[in-house]
Amino acid sequence: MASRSISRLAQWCSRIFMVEINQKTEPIYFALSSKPSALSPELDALFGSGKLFSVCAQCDGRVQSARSHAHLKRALAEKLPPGCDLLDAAFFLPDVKNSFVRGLFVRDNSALYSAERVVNQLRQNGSVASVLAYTRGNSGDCACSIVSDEPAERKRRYYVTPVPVPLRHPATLNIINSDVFYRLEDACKVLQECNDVIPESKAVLELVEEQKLESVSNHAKRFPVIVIEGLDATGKTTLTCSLQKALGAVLLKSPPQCLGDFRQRFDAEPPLIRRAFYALGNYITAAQIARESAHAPVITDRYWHSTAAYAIATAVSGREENLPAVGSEIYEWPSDLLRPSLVLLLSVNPEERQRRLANRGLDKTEEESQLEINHLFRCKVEEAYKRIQNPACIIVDASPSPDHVLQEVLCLIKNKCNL
Ligand SMILES: Nc1ncnc2c1ncn2[C@@H]1O[C@H](COP(=O)(O)OP(=O)(O)OP(=O)(O)O)[C@@H](O)[C@H]1O
Ligand SMILES: Nc1ccn([C@H]2C[C@H](O)[C@@H](COP(=O)(O)O)O2)c(=O)n1
Repeated sequence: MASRSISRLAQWCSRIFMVEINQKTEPIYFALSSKPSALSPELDALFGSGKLFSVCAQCDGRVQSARSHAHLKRALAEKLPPGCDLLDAAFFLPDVKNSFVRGLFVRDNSALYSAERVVNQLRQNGSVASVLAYTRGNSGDCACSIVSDEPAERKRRYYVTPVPVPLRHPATLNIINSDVFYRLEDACKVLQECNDVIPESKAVLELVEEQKLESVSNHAKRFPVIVIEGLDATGKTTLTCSLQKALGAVLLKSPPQCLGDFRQRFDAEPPLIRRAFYALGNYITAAQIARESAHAPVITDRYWHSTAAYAIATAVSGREENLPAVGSEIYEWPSDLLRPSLVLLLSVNPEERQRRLANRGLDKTEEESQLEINHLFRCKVEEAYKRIQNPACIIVDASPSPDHVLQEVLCLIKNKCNL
């Protein structure tokens, strides 16, 4: 028993812990060490005077782990009593790709300190794989032990030690093939792994198969393919409809219409599954582009820039500076996805965008609401759009009137695509 205890805690000791109080403040970093150490002011504030636990739902398989984490977060948010805080946490090895594991911290200042009971219930029903409990020492240190039914496991102690902020934001370690996909087969694999738990995955994969996607990357385009990108309510629908008429073009969308019935289902899933779904949508749209561009110019409302920019901005918490650096491989276009002739990014100032959203008065998706309340997220999405390469996007000021924007875009298309 004792050796199992040592190895389980030792596994955690090799990792750095990142705790986020909220997206606006800097995350707090620490490691576990065998020697007691004085806490930094940030750690001191994190541990406060209540009880603290870190929980992690990681299990075998990435699909199951992603879904278990989402389930655990929902269950804790529902069951924890008033006075408890639920904080996003992650555990990682600095600069080691795919070492980033999501977890949560529970800070308990409730009247009866009942978070432990809730966490234990979830541990016993198998929703939590690991629970660590933190105890303040009298000499300004903080000890950590495993919460377990086995006395030998509970006995082993490690100590919280402050560590420097890593150079790269830890979430960037896992983006490739977890948040952004660069090959059709990698996105397909995720949905294949979901077959048992999300029956709709099979139908989506069948639609992908039907499009005979192998031929897409080799397809010689005859007419230009123009992609219109931008945050919600920047005028994509308005402009793409006008362009369709003005150019006698075919108008396509990503995700394509045939995935419409599945979108809500996959939007409710964790990022791994949700982003793989949107990635597959791009490949289906690519097949449609390949067919249609043989006969007429093609205008596409959203494509890979949207999929990558939203995924990166969601994965990387906090400020714009946390995004992968300019020139990172993360911003490279997938080698097997049809490249458009021109990508235009519509950009409007935040006040104008708010005005348009308010005038439109439609139901907002969760992500749209997040854009409204989360200025940081909006900046990150727009910055990620701008960092994507091969093809990079051209920014269009979409704040003027619809006709003005249309004329400017027609001018750009004429110059860049000879249309
Ligand atoms: N150039 C413009 N000037 C003023 N209002 C505009 C302009 N373009 C679009 N709008 C208005 O802004 C609102 C959002 O436009 P639209 O639906 O075209 O944006 P969108 O980018 O397609 O949004 P979403 O991605 O959320 O579907 C609409 O009410 C539309 O009439
Ligand atoms: N090609 C695409 C299109 C859309 N998405 C995601 C990104 C946002 O979460 C949301 C925005 O779509 P809208 O509300 O404008 O229909 O959908 C994507 O990932 N890839």
